Amino acid sequence: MERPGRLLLQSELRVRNAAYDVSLSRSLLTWKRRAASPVYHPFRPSVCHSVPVSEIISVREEEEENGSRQRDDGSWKKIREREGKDCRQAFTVLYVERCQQHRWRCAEVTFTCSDETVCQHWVSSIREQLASNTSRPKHLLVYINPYGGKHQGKRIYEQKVAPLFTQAGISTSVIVTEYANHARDHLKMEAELKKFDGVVCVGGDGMFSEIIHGLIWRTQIDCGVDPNSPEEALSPCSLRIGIIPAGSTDCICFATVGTNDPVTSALHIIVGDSQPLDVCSVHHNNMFLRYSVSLLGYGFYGDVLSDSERKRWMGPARYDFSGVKMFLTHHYYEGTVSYLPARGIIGTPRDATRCRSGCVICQHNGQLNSERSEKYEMDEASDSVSIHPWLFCSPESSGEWRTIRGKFLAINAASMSCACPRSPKGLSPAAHLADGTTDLILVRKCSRFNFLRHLLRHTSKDDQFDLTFVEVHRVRRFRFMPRHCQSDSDLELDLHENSKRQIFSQICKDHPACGCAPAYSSWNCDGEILTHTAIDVRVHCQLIKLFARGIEELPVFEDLTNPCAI
Ligand SMILES: CCCCCCCCCCCCC/C=C/[C@@H](O)[C@H](CO)NC(=O)CCCCCCCCCCCCCCC
Ligand SMILES: Nc1ncnc2c1ncn2[C@@H]1O[C@H](COP(=O)(O)OP(=O)(O)OP(=O)(O)O)[C@@H](O)[C@H]1O
Ligand SMILES: [Ca+2]
Repeated sequence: MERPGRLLLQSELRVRNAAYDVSLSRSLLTWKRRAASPVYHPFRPSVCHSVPVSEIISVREEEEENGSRQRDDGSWKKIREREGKDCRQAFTVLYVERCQQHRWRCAEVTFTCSDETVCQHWVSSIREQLASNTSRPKHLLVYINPYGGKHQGKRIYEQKVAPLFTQAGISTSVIVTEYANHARDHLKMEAELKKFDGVVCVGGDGMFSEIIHGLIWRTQIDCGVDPNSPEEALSPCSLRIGIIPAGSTDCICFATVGTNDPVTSALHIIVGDSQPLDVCSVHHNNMFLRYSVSLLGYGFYGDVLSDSERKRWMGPARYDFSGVKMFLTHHYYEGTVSYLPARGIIGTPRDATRCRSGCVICQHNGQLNSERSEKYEMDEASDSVSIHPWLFCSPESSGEWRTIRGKFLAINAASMSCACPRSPKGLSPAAHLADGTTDLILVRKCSRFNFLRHLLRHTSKDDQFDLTFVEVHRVRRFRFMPRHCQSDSDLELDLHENSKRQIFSQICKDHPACGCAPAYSSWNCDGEILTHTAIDVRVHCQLIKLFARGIEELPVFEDLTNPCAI
């Protein structure tokens, strides 16, 4: 919490019939009960409160009429009897209150005073402070997917979010989508973006994906950048995006806010939070396919998604159904993964530290050198990987590409933790939201029992990477080539690397003609199925920004900078 700084206002006001010393600085609103007993009393309600001005939602004057007071919004409130007879003027401050599990709520406190001028002075001073905060949005473009998740998007927005936006003085232009990609195409071609301070999507990860595709595309066109080229440095989007969760997984909201709660998200939008986010571009043969911010998954997660799309009628439960089915099916896939390890970074995918609000690693775009990162790079270099000649073609290959061939149950790239209610720590718990890297997780062919051990560890404290058949690399770019797409010369290379006898017995055992394993899976790209399997993925550091602040660390000790604690 910030230090109070120079006081702008200080008065004696009343809260629920008790006298309080109330003060306002540029950073804090504080109210402290007067003449409180110096003796500590465990059951006495807290006598000192302090709210950062940045977390005040709004202030409203309570107007007195016939013994009752009328609110600015027209609703009536009987407060006269509750307050002292002399207290004729009142104003109410609405502010953010933290609840359990990273949830935010809108709390309010009503101050009364005998002098009308004092009251008005307080209201105008607080309003001035709020208006001077330029990071708060005033006009928002809202897209609602009425069919996401449990089909509650419209109701959630109208009942829980719109009233808060109105209270905070935010005007909105609302579009309820009529078909898939409506929001994307509207953003690409029609939306008058200059009129807005941000875009809000009400829906799940698929709806968010539509929004970023529209916004990133539009930004590149406006900036004269070719969005199709895999080598272009993309221009960052200036408009922030807010996510009101109303989907089935809500992983992007969960991993950036810590909860998938619509009111919490609305409050992060109102206070004007900003959280940059990495975006991966996915190409096939130099042709743009899609962007990804959370999970790119081939094998298990690709198959779960393909299977679950046919069961949309089941709602969010379709993922669990298809998850169990694909676990039992136990398909594995052959292919070549090559990657460009992230160099000169602090942080590894096996760190115990987590990307949290104000993350230092993300503030430096992941570009901090440390002994630890050097050590990790050395460990990486000693891994048993080969370097493939066709991969030395990129302008980024100042570091060297590494190649791994094998049989995989899953190939996952997590650009963020992918924390969600199914796995509160996520697919890659130490991944960063905005460090310019993605964590490439390779789960090699193993028994069902071992794969179950790996999956189960997503739901416990145990390390899901601490298994012989799982490896994880922090990378800036990677490519995947399924075996059936490899050129003849590549396949010949396989023959040289292994003894002929081994290879032929293997082909006979694994070939699709034998009916025991399909040749290829498909990629799950943030919940959408990609049309190609051979892909080239590149991370674009901090390409977009959200109305979020990252997951807040839960307070452990009393904050000594809090004026109430001094
Ligand atoms: C035994 C319990 C193990 C639980 C393991 C849970 C790990 C869950 C990890 C979830 C990671 C989600 C990543 C987010 C991806 C989003 O961009 C995307 C779009 O919304 N969602 C999905 O693709 C939706 C993907 C949904 C995946 C659900 C997978 C469910 C696996 C269930 C396996 C059960 C085995 C039971 C054996 C008896
Ligand atoms: N009006 C509409 N009619 C049909 N589909 C739509 C409409 N608007 C958006 N969509 C599409 O619906 C798909 C799913 O939406 P959404 O992401 O909101 O929910 P979900 O799939 O249940 O949740 P999650 O992506 O979190 O798993 C998106 O891919 C989006 O393109
Ligand atoms: Ca990242």
